[in-house]
Amino acid sequence: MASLITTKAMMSHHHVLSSTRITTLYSDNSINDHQHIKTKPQIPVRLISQRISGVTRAVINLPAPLPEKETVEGERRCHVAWTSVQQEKWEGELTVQGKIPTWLNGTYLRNGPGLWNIGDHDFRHLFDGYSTLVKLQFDDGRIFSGHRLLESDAYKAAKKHKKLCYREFSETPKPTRNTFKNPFSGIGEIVRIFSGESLTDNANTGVVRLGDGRVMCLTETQKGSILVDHETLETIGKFEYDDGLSDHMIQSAHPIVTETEMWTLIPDLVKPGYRVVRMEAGSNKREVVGRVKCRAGSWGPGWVHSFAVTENYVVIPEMPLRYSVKNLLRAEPTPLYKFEWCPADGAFLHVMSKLTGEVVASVEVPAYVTFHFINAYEEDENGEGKATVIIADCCEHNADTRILDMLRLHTLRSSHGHDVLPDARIGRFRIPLDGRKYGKLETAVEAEKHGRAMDMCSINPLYLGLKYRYVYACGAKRPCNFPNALSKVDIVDKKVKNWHEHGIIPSEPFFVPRPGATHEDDGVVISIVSEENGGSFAILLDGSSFEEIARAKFPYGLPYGLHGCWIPKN
Ligand SMILES: CC1=C(/C=C/C(C)=C/C=C/C(C)=C/C=C/C=C(C)/C=C/C=O)C(C)(C)CCC1
Ligand SMILES: [Fe+2]
Repeated sequence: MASLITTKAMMSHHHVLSSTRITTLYSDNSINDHQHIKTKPQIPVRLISQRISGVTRAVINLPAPLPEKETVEGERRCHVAWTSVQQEKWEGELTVQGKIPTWLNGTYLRNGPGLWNIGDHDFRHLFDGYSTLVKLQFDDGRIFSGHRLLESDAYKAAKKHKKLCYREFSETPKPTRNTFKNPFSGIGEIVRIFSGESLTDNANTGVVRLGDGRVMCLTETQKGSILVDHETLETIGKFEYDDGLSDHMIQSAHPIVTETEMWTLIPDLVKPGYRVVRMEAGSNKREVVGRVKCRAGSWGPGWVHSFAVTENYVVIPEMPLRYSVKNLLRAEPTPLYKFEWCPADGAFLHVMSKLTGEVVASVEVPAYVTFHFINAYEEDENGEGKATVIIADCCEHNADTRILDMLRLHTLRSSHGHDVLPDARIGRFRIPLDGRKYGKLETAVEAEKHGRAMDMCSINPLYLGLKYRYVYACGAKRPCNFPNALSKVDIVDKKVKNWHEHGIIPSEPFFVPRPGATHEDDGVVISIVSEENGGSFAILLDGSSFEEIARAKFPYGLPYGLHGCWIPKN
């Protein structure tokens, strides 16, 4: 270990990574075998070491690393949010400024793409990156933290062969020489796509704690359902579904999970529609509750990244942004990647009874683009004890698909500070349950109040499927090319509180309710923030005042991440 440590007089402190632990060497030559990071006034230390190609390289306290092969000047100084993690894993204690509430004991786990290059190949899109887990373990006012790359088959193969081996969101492995020679290889590739064989299991999108305590990382391929240990961040293995439903290789990336069950959607690319499935806590077997046939039958099903539930119903979106079999087969991405935009064929929402699987409403609505549903609930407008309408709220991109291409890494890296982020809002759907053909889509709160950005949302989980009031999400302080603020939106009084600091990129604000709370916003909001100067920190805001309670700086810069979950301490 000692031989790996590079010593330079002017270094403030150094970290060296081995395959099992990290050592920190301080300028006073004290060595810290982490569980504890010694806190000193921190010069943002950019970099620790790299063990990605199998060789540990100690690279210490250099300026921000240059993304390989990128030539645009702006990209060379790109924000740490869009810079690959420089080491496979790290663990240590963070120094807390402020006071962590004594009731906050448990682990916040965040998933997201954190490594966007393999060998000499740079990925194109934010969603292509290999899954990187970050934990914040709150223990009696202290925070023990760490990150680790998920050992998916896609990542392991890429590391071994130093090249992309599976189809990612926008990236396709280069054909081998044999493939060029073989006239039937095209057919073979179609089979490999439709059997799911060539698709990635890079579960980089979300992470959930199932009712039985197992912790699962997810993406939109079913094989990308992977169990992890939330303490060590080790990959346990594939979540093996035991139900014969895995032939349909795609799933929603956002199952809805409670202590007793999990709901999700399985799109059908062949006979366009969605299976609505439910899995009991403790089981690996999903049961099909019902099936919805797409209304625009001549196309692939609408893309379902997420969906919503109420107490009694599942709300199934059928967006005009549809899966395209043609684009799935292409090697080079189209501007809409695996999807196509078909507004002329209508936009729809379907409502299924959780109990019977019956589709009780199917309405046409104005065109929309959403990735994230916020919440939904039933409303009894006539006070007759029967729901007459369903309200479903989502982060809606004004039916504008440009957001997908905005999330290309080149754009994110080269347009920091430019006001190029397309507008978004909280879209509120009203779905009548009386057989009417049309639903409504309104703006819930004037979008200017949250800087016309709106995505990566959470609510108090105790209000899932119920009438609720507060949305926590990423908003913006313009000018920006990406949501750069945290916003608390009161959708009843239509007021917004924003939290922002210059140059930051915060990830999804995650709400944790205080045990025993009687107010919806009594709790804390956790986010991990990437800074313009190459650093990063965890921030805790009060759920009610939306004021900072505490922050804890990482000794290096973490990239942007997507979704998280909370695992209470036993
Ligand atoms: C790998 C394949 C696919 C993968 C799809 C994936 C990984 C989809 C991930 C979607 C995510 C992370 C959406 C997040 C949206 C966030 C937004 C809009 C934030 C905005 C900020 O303002 C398929 C495409 C399923 C095809 C097969 C192969
Ligand atoms: Fe998502």
